Amino acid sequence: MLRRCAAGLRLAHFLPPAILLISWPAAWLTTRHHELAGILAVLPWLLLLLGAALCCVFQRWQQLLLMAWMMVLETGLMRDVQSMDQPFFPGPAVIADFILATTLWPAICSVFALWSDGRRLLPEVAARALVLGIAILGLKYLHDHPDLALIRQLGQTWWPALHAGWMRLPQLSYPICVGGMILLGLGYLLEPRPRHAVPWLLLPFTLAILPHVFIEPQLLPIFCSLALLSQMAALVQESLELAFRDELTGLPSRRALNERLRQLSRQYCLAIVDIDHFKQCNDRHGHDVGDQVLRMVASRLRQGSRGRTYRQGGEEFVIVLDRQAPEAARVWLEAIREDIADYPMQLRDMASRPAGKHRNLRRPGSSASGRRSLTVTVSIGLAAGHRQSDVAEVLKQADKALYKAKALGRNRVVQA
Ligand SMILES: Nc1nc2c(ncn2[C@@H]2O[C@H](COP(=O)(O)OP(=O)(O)OP(=O)(O)O)[C@@H](O)[C@H]2O)c(=O)[nH]1
Repeated sequence: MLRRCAAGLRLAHFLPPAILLISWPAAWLTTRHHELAGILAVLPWLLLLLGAALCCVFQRWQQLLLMAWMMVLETGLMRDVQSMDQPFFPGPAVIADFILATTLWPAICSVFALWSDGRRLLPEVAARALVLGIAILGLKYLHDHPDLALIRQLGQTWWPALHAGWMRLPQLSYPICVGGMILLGLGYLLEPRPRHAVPWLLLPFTLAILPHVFIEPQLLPIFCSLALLSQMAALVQESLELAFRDELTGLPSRRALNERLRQLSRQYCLAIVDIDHFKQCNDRHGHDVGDQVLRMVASRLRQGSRGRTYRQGGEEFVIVLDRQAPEAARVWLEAIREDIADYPMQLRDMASRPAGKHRNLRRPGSSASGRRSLTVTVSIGLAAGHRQSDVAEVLKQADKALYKAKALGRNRVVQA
């Protein structure tokens, strides 16, 4: 389980938002030029419009509401900061806004990011909009009628021993932020998607930036703009992954393979890997077990990879070995074939479990561990090429070699 989670963890999900968020000092320096400073007032709104358009195109309502939530906070705090006569003497309304913003921000940010999309669109959007509406109305009410007792409660230092000097926000913000990061981290490990990675990075960055906004108000629109851009980057990245990544195995899909094949030029090898008797496996053990087998083979191919593995479709994978001689490729493919054949795959005993919503319960009499093991073999066809123009022909040769491997009894590598 842990290994599967670690395999799902991808630097590419964290890199774009990390670069964007880290670049805030550079963006802040540019606002020192008066001509550019004016742009800041409208930039977050323009980005929100662009983000909203992208969310509508990709039908990502929860990201849209998350962006709206960022904008609400930015607008509210900016209004507060601009309404103050002196930066160091905020009134009770401003203090109420700030304390609520710093505690509610990480909480709502985590809830929205983890609230997975359901099938019924309208109730889903309505429920999220309701949560957001209640938060906004609560903020507005407390801004208009600051409740000093509540402000004191939320803003007090509950655990003085744990309050370090660098903590400039109300103490409650920190455990909420850490809790949100833990939940988002778990959410990411269970379902590695950029939309979990972005808020995970946003939370600590926001907490680091917020204490400085009363002295440097421009930080608010800058940070909000960068946060909106990170959300948009995640949106585009997720859509690209949908198009270029196979959801079941996590491997790049056939579309990505076609792109890669167009870039091959010098010496290369193409190997087609096909699971043996996969139809029988599906018929005997069920489609769920078939999917488990596909994921296991994909993970063995990826882990032992000297090249890049793609899921071509069904139970077929293609490995692109760029700049590799066929002799070396063959040795490595033999090793991977043996590795798969020797792998004792543990199956959850689906057959001994009740169907429907009780499928996670064990039937009386089934084994305590509820596990069986299964061995899987693959056949591999290998072909080598030297020119881009040969790619289609090399792929055809690899396919022929694969059929030969099947005809010779399967569980073997045949070179064209
Ligand atoms: N579980 C599962 N099965 C799939 C998936 N995609 C394709 N299949 C099944 O894969 C099987 C492919 O079987 P065949 O192409 O007949 O070949 P085979 O049984 O593997 O036999 P040989 O290739 O001759 O060893 C079909 O039964 C498909 O339904 C998938 O994503 N999940």
